[in-house]
Amino acid sequence: MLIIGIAGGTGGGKTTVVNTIVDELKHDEVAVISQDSYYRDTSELSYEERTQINFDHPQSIDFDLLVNHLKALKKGEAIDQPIYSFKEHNRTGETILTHPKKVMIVEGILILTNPKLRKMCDIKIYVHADSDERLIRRLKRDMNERGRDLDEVLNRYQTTLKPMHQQFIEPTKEFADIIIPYNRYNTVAVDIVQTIIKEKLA
Ligand SMILES: Nc1ncnc2c1ncn2[C@@H]1O[C@H](COP(=O)(O)OP(=O)(O)O)[C@@H](O)[C@H]1O
Ligand SMILES: O=c1ccn([C@@H]2O[C@H](COP(=O)(O)O)[C@@H](O)[C@H]2O)c(=O)[nH]1
Repeated sequence: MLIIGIAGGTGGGKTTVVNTIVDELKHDEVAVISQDSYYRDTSELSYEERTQINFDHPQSIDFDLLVNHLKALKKGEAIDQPIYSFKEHNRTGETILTHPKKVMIVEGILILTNPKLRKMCDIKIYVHADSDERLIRRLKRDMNERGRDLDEVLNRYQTTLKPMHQQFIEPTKEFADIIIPYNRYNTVAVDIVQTIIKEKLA
């Protein structure tokens, strides 16, 4: 099994890069584990209380469960990946059965902050885009797809997103084997990653 970790700031283009890689591989060769699925269950809190959580801090993620799930997949076992709702800021209570595949992609803003997870990744990738570009993309996406308004996104950006990015996410660039500049759609870099994966699979 080849484990590929893809990190980078919110709005950087991780999901877009992952989708492009997955599209090129056969369905039975690849599966994706999203860090978002491993936000801690906070059902004991009200919706209002959940909106106050700092979702850009490493402690918001249940890394123990994520690492255990990856270990199980490596042993050939299927896992129940939790499903997360950004609209509710919580797990839905449902899971998706995820089978081990030759290529497992783990993607999320904080995945390279965790030493155990870093150790498990065969290839570590950081998708980089400038912060103004990321903020614009995040604004559009969160308003169109995640039920947020302008004030919510900008307030979260100033209070948690930007400081957490500077403190925890950006520094993980140094752990990356490959840094993909993604201010524009970088098909050349993604092609190179696809070639590396195909060579490893051959
Ligand atoms: N290079 C790009 N140029 C313009 N828009 C992009 C680019 N990459 C991604 N996007 C858009 O920006 C938004 C955030 O991208 P996404 O891949 O979800 O980022 P991430 O997973 O890193 O948060 C999405 O709506 C996506 O379609
Ligand atoms: O309940 C939640 C959980 C997370 N977020 C924000 O999502 C991004 C991470 O997702 P990307 O797809 O990588 O952008 C993170 O910056 C959190 O602030 C949220 O808004 N609500």
